[in-house]
This record gives sequence, C-alpha cells and structure tokens, in this order.
Amino acid sequence: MKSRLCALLSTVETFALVYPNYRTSNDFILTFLALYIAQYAVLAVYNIFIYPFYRSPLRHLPGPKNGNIFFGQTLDFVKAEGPNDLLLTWMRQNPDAPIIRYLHMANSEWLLMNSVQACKEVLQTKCYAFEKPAWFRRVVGEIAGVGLVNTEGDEHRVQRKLLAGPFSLSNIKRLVPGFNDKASELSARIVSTMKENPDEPIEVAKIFSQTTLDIVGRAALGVELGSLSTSGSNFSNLYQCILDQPPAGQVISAINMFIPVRNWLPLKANRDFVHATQEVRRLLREAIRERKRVIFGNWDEKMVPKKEYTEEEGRDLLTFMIHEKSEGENKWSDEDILGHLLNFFAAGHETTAGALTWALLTLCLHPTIQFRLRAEINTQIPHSNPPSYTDLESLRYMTNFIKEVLRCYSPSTLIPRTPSSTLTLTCTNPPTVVPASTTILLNPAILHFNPTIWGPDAEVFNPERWESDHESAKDVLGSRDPYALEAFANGPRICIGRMFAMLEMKSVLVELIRNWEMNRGWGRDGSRLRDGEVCEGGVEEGLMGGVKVQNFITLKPRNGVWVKFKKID
Ligand code: HEM
Repeated sequence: MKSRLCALLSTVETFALVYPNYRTSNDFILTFLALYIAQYAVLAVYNIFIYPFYRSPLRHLPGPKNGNIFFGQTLDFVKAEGPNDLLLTWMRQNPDAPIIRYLHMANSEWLLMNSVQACKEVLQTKCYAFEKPAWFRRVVGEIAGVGLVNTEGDEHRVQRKLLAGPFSLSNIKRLVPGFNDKASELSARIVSTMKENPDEPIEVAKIFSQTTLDIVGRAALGVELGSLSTSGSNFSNLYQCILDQPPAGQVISAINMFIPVRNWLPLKANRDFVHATQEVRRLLREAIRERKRVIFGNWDEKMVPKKEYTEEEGRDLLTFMIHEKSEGENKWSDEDILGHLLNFFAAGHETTAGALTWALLTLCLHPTIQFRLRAEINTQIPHSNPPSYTDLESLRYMTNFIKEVLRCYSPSTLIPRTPSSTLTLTCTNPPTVVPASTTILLNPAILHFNPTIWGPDAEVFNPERWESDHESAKDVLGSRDPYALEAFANGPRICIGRMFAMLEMKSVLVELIRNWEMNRGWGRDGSRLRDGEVCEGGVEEGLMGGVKVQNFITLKPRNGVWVKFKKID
C-alpha cells in the first residue's frame, strides 16, 4: 500500500517536473527514483515515529509506554523467559481494561484482547471480519500446510461443515479403543525404560509427543506410525526436527515471521528444517496416492471403492476426505487433502502432548489431587479393562482437572487476527475504531489469570473451581461464561479437535493414574534429579514448580518435565 501510493505520487510529480524540459528518458527514470525514495522515507518516518504516538486512534488505550524507539516491545519479547510473561504483566497492571495496546517492530500497533467481551467480539460476533495475519499464515503454513487452519471466510465455512462429520462426537467415540491401545503402549514404554534404570526419573514431554503423534497418525491415516515403540521412527524424527529446532533454527523461524528468509538461507539449521517439512509432505503425498489406488482400484477399471473403506465404521480421516471430496464440482485435489492432513498432525499433536505434560507436572506437585483422581477412577471404572467412552465421560473430577490444566497451562499462547477493513470494537467505552491490518492478539493465559474473571485465586491450581456449586462461583460470574476458557479458542473457528483431545487425554491419564504413582523428578531449578536425590519443593514455587518454559509459540517446558514412576500393585 505504502509503496503503491509512493509510486503513484512519484509518477505524477515526475511528469509535472520533467515533461516541460524533456531531454532524455534518463531524466524520467532518475527523477522518478529520487522522488520515490524520498517520499517512501518520509512516509516511513511518519508511520514509525509520528502516527503511533500522535495520530493513531488507538494511542489512548492503556498499555506499556516504555518501548524501544524503533522496535517497540519486540526486544522485551525476545528477552522474556516465556511467551506469556510480558502479556501477563500488562494484564496485571490493567486487569479491567478490555483492550491493551502495545507496539511491535517498527512501532506497529498490536491490541491485546483482555476481557471476555473483547474475545467474544473477535472470535464470535465479528469472527469473519477478521483474518489470520500474513506473517502468521506464513509461519503456520510451513508446518501445518494450507487447510482449515489457514482458510478464511466462505471457504472456511464450507470446509468446516464438511470436516464436522469426522470430528462429530459419534465418530470420535469410535476412536476410544485406539486411544486406549496407545495409552497401554505408553505404560509398556515406561516399564521398559525403568528396567534399565528403575529409580531414575523419566522425561515425559518427549514420550507424550510420540504418543499423540501416533494417535493422530492412526485417526488421520489409519496407519501405525510406531513413534512410541520404535526409537527413531521416521515420522516422529521429522516432526521433532520441525518442532524442536536448535537455537539457530528458532532465530531463523522468528526472523522468517517478518522477513521471508526460509528459502535462501544456506545454514544447516535452516536446511534441516526445510528438508523435514518437505519429507513429511512427500510421505503424506505418497499415503494419499496409495489410499486412492486402494479405494478406487486400478484407474482403468470402473471406479468401485473397496468395501472396507466405504463403511462408515472403518473410515479414517484420509479415507473420509477422499471419499467425500473426490468427485463433484468442488472436489479436493491431492494438495487440498495434504493441507488438511498437515493441519491435523500439526494442530493435534504438540498441543495435546503439551497439555498432558503439564497435567503430569501438576499431579507431581499436588499428590492429593493425584490421590483423588485415582479414587474416582477406581470407583467409576472398577474393572481393570480399558475404559469405554461412557466410563471416561463418567469421570467428573477428571474433566474438571483437565479443564483446570488447560486454564493454567494453555498450550496455545498465540491466537492472532487482523481486520480486513477498518472496524469498530464495542467492548470499550467509547468504542474503539481499529484500522485495517492492526494486529489483534488473543492470548488464553491473560484471560485465564485475570482476577476480575476468575477471582483473587486466579493463579492457583484448583480443579474444584469447575464444580457448579463451588463457593466462589457466585462471586466470579465471569468464569461461568464459556468464553472465559480460551484454550481451544471459541466461536466458528473453535478447535475442531477439542472432543478428540479431551477423550484422548482422559484415556492416557486413566491408564497412568490407575497404574503408576507419579512423583517429582526435578529439582528447584527444573533440572532432572539424580539417583537418590529428592526435592520437597513448596508453595512459593507457584504453578511451574521451578520448571522453566521455552519462549515459543506453544507453552513447552525448556528442559522437559522429569517424573519418577512407581508401579501400583
Ligand atoms: C489440548 C489440545 C488442543 C488445543 C489446546 C488446541 C487448541 C486450538 C486452538 C486455540 C485453535 C484456534 C486457533 C485459531 O483460531 O487461531 C485450534 C484450532 C484447530 N485445531 Fe486444535 N487444539 C488441540 C487439539 C487438537 C486436535 C487433537 C486436533 C485434530 C486432530 C486439532 C485440530 C485443529 C484444527 C484443524 C483447527 C483449525 C480450526 C478452524 O480454524 O476452523 N486440535 N486448536
């Protein structure tokens, strides 16, 4: 926009200045370039140093005023310990402000939605007036491809409606035996690891990541990826390379958000990342082609799908998509299907693994909660068989526990949007006019820890707050609003896999809590305890118990979470 305006102005001015005394075409080119550069520089100075401080309609909103003269708060974000730290500080300074404004790179304005009403307006009432920003689409697109996560407007509505089928409750219920199988495999993995070192703690973030990758693999592709059982499985190695980048890779990814450097930077960290994303795509393309061949048989024959892939009961997501969208006017290409598969893998695996990791951290920090969950499981599911869907749904305290984990440790930290044209947000008084392309940020943690929504104990882990008759419920009515829990976002773009994730987490936790007593295997600084060492910890350690988080786009432990397992006879 800026460059087009400058080009237009410079062309008009060049004609006005050069045409009356025209000598050579060089006069035109040089004059145009000089005018263009000068005007671009003036406009840039205005946008960076004048507009945000003296002209912007957003400049009166509350928020930090101590940013760098050019980078705004960007450097503070880079230096922060974790992804939520700065945002939480601003929320604590302005708990009642529906919107907090801060400045990013080149003093671009960002608005943080800090009330239930503000989030509702962005995610529900005006959902389709907002889009995901270009930089976010670029970052997510590298990992999650182009599918539901990245589409907008009517296209999103149509895709969402179609995918609602495989993600419906009746379909998700069928996946419970698969979740249980993987949960038992996880237990077996703990047993085998303990055979080598019976008293050593085990790092759980990695094994949860392998477990959830296998679960999505089975649900999406109908295949066994073997991440949990085979150390060094190809698929899990590739995802590890994509999601667990070395520091150099993380810096490149951060730069790539704003300046697209990915395709030409000849550094090893970058080459490894690019190779891994391409290899995942190649494997999935192969899976799509192979499945089409199996479903439709030889292309020369009449296209009769094989029976096992047409029956509702047996369909995984890939089969569903091929079957529903291989014909008709708006049929999906292999690349469309690939985009959705990448979405499911990226959106459904690290998030759930993160939530399970934090769940284990809290079980170690609160032995009484662990005890109560075990008692509930033993009462509600007295048989030792794997739990059915009904068994899992009967666990009320477990449901509250998982909701509280998602509240206190939301794996997603970044839900950004941008208005496609100037619009007004009515959650403030007076209403706030938001210019097109301003970045709007929803961060679940700032909503989840806001004392005006959750009460004075907002930063305390307490599953009981989810009980309908809990004593504080009447005082903190805001917490009863469905929009007060933002871990899965809300509105028409709410996480399509939330029922999948809830059942998957319950299945894994039932297996672990039933069979294992779990204790803290990390010290006060979050590092692994060595043989015989114990750490008592204490309340002053707060929600994290000394475990440090990575400054990343999901909430991840920096050095893992170390847990000591003891088999229950
Ligand atoms: C604890 C686990 C999970 C959490 C915390 C989580 C969180 C989220 C959030 C916050 C969004 C909204 C993002 C946005 O609008 O910018 C989202 C969307 C999405 N999630 Fe999840 N998710 C989880 C599990 C899953 C699973 C298991 C799957 C699939 C197997 C999945 C698939 C998706 C997809 C496809 C979208 C895009 C929906 C749309 O735009 O319509 N998620 N998730």
